[in-house]
Amino acid sequence: MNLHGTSRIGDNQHLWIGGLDTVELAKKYGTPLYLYDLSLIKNRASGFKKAFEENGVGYQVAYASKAFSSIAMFQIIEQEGLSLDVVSGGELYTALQAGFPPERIHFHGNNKSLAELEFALSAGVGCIVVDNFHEISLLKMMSSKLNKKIDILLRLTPGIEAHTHDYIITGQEDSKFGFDLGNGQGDKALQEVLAFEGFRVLGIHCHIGSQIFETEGFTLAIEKLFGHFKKWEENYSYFPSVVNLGGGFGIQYTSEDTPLSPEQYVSAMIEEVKKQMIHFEGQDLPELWIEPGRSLVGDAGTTIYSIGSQKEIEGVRHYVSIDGGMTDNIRPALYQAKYEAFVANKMNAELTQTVSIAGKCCESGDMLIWDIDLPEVCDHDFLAVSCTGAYGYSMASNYNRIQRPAVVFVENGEEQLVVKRETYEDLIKNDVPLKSNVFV
Ligand SMILES: Cc1ncc(COP(=O)(O)O)c(C=O)c1O
Ligand SMILES: N[C@@H](CCCC[NH3+])C(=O)O
Repeated sequence: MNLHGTSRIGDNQHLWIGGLDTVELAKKYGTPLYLYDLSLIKNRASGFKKAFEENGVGYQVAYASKAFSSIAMFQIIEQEGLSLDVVSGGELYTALQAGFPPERIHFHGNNKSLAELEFALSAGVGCIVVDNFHEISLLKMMSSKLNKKIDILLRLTPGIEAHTHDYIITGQEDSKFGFDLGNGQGDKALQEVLAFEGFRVLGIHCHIGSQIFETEGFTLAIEKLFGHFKKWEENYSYFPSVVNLGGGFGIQYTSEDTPLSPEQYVSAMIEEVKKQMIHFEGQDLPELWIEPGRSLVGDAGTTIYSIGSQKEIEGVRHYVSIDGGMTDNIRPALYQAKYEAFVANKMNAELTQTVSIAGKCCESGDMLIWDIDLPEVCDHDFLAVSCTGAYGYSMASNYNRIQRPAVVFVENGEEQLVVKRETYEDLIKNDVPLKSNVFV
């Protein structure tokens, strides 16, 4: 049994998180319920920051808010002194509503609309991470119109792709994101942005993948990037003052996963950058930025469900259904993602059966966990699925008109509801009934 952060088994055999009984929280707020262990998030945040500070390197740690965004979440990120990566007008709007300082917001996206770019610039975001030539044209137009210099990073695809445990070095990167270095797009983009006086080209961005357990992919990417910077220095007298190496640091969903600590990932990156800098005499070490999403919130999240119906097919499978599923966690259906789960009110009970956890959607693929050992369960029990904090709530849907769950933050025996459970009224609030005499 892997217990993360402040998760503990209480004297009453219940799962406790943040000093609170998760069974009591489930009864109070209803299920499915997302719980976030704030101390774990804060520990990770300071782990990332510490590694930069101990090495005396200028940095920004930007939370990749796609992992889980809400006003309260952004307030925590602000308090922790992190920056924020947003990829849409909606994420930006939420951040601004949370009072997040716009100058610490980085605006991403492979198809930012004109309206989104206008919104970002009028809000005064720290920088735009430019993804493609279309966006360069839009930004040029806007810089001229507003008579304003725009701070940008160029998103590059270095031709290294991480597949969790191994790295593929691809010739020409087949990706919808960024400017490819291998086929000359990166050089062309740099020339174009340097030639336009309305841009301040702060540096570059690259993101090689997600749920990465080793440092090799990052160091390979750094080696490739800095190899290219040598060409840029010689050909265009340009050297970046910011190198953003993206996110992707892994977490332990199950015992098969073996992530490193924030310090280990960051130290390896810094070491490689310093190694590369010997080729750049007279240049200052660039600021290093990273964008962790999953590793800040993933294992801090636990979803509590109520157990409902069961179906036993002799010699085939025993299904245990819960009151949520793919609508609050699409990852098992989408990526065959694996999770661990416990019966939150029977934490020390003997595991006597192998069951599969089914969601409540009208969809055979709505299975949360295949083949997990559990004690005997009944419809008064609560299932706790751990490590659901990243890309769970943020990818939730209303399929089958199921309401999205509530989210509660816990820490040191205190709790706060930070996202209300949706109501039936919420589900129809954008519906417009037919006018009379139309479509008849
Ligand atoms: C550009 C960018 N930055 C950061 C992240 C965050 O990744 P992760 O949640 O794996 O840390 C992602 C998602 O993969 C991304 O696309
Ligand atoms: N949503 C994905 C990761 C994609 C991250 C964004 N580039 C997941 O749940 O693992």
